[in-house]
Amino acid sequence: MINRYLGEEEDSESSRESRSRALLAKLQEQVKARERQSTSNTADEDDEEQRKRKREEPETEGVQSENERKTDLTDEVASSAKKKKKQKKSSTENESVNTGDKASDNEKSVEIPETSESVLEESKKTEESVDPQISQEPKAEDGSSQTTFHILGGFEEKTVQKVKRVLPQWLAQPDVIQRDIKNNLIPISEVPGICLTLLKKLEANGIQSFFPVQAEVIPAILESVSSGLLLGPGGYRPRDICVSAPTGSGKTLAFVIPVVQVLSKRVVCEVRVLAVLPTKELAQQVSKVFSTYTEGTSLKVVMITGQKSFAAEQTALSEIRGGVSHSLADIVVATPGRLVDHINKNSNFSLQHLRFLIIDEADRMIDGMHQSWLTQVTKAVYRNPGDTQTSVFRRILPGPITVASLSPPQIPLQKLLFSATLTQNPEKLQLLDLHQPRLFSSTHSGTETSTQSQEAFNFPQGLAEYYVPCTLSKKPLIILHFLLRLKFSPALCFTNSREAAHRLYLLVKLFGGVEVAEFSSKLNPSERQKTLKDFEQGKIPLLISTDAAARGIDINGVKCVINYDAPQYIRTYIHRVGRTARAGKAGSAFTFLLEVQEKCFLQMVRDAGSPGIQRHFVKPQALRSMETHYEQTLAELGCTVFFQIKAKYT
Ligand SMILES: Nc1ncnc2c1ncn2[C@@H]1O[C@H](COP(=O)(O)OP(=O)(O)OP(=O)(O)O)[C@@H](O)[C@H]1O
Repeated sequence: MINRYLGEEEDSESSRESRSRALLAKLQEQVKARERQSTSNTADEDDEEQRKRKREEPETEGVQSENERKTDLTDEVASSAKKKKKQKKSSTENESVNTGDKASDNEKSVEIPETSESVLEESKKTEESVDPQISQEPKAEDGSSQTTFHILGGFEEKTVQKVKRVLPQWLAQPDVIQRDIKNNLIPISEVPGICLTLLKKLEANGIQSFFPVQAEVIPAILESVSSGLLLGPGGYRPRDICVSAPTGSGKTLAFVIPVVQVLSKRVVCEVRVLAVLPTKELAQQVSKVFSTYTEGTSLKVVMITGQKSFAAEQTALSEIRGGVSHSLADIVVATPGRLVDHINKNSNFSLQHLRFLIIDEADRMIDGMHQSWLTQVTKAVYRNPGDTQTSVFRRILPGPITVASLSPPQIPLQKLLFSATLTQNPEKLQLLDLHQPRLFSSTHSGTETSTQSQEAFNFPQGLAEYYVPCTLSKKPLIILHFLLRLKFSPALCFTNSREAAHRLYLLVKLFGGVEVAEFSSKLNPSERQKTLKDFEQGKIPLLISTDAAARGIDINGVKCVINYDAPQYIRTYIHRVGRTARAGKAGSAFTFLLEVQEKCFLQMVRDAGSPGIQRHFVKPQALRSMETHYEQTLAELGCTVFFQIKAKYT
């Protein structure tokens, strides 16, 4: 029932009452008028009207508009109502003979809803027999609406069909990358297009064969620059490239090798490659790989991550010669924040010659798009200072391809995206404004997984996944059991917060018997670097970390990953466990689960396409011998924390 809007009067009790009375009086007046009218109408007039209508009907048949049909139906409803009313009237007349013709106003007002209901019922029947879409509102003979209420509902409950996910073709049918690294190694000399100098460098760095992702992606990037740096194939803009391959599958070399090969032919030093990464550690790692393969050439790699002062980075990026700024960098490796700072505050930092924009850990970078770093980069790339407006190779922000949009050839900007958990959400990918993207993926989502609500990813082939059922109080003991008894080291242990990492670090340190370090944003960049180095060199068998070390960090020889706190998101899980079983090697990942976490967590991992996570139960007897010492350590820890807090605040 929809209440009528009756103006903006005050909604007091008295005003509502007076409105009801006014409405009642109006309705009574209408009833009287209708009664008068119906008695004055003779039966002959009705017949005449019906005959007229019959004469008109054949003319309009077949060309009736929907409105006309509605009118006809309304007339039918009205006439049937009229007939009913006549019957009613005659019965009322009969009654009035018995009771005397002195029916009170109240009695008459009772008749109104009866009449309206019967009319509505009649109208409903009529509606059922015709198109249900034509909604009727019974009308009085004077054309005014008899009722202002619409009856809603009456729909039958239907089971809703599950919506099938439909992906754009480029996402649904990617170029497939083999997941099994060991059995799909391709000798480096068999991959076409790589120059002799680079082949020698690869060999010198112990690379004899390419991993599947490298064997697929390197030729694809080289092909897109087959016409040189300044033009795409056939003079057109080259396709952007997206790569989704498991952790540790060698994605870094897949972009470093072709980019270095292409730049080796450049004459003037300009920023032509920009690699953007989410953290300083990752930027440093990628910068190191670029430096390895540009060594001995004139190519310059500069890192801008905030590790050095802004002025020092400015000096590394450009110099003024003869009053003109000259770039000192060919390849810039940056974190988004510092990059935006240089675009806005460093007038000598130019991206006008940028050819490749590499976005590593792309899904994470999309999530960080609120920083609008990509918009700033795009603006900087297509910023045309006055003097280059006339240049043949001036850059214009590309729009849709039409005949009118044919423009002079210009340096194309090609985006290269890499991630182990690249999103398949087209809405998110749209933020990157990709040009005819080409996807290389080891997850073929176009088939069996396409209807799943959760995205599926690929896990490294050599990874063995386990979950360890435990209670909150036994978690630290199990870590100690793993390290001291089972000799699971080097082990990288993840907690969900800085505080948890610090607490566990203190506890293990106090317990003794194992060298331990912590890694989190609490440490400054140089401390973090040293910690990672010590861990990699085997000086520290247990590193307790927050998610700061979960993504991209390539630490050689991590045998075991321990999720001390279960990760909340599947992407976090995939990146954490991906710190082991890298480059085709074997590794194990253990996730500690409280009873309440088990069901949801195991479901999440299975849905993500995990080949299988096994139960690893630690028997209480196995921990018993450590319990007394553990209790003492806990008491000691209480004192240590107390003195630490006291020292901090005094
Ligand atoms: N062709 C190769 N032969 C031998 N080792 C390789 C080869 N390619 C890469 N590697 C090594 O494999 C390890 C993992 O490579 P990389 O860091 O590029 O993986 P990734 O796919 O980027 O991983 P993540 O997704 O975790 O960032 C590195 O230590 C690297 O040196």
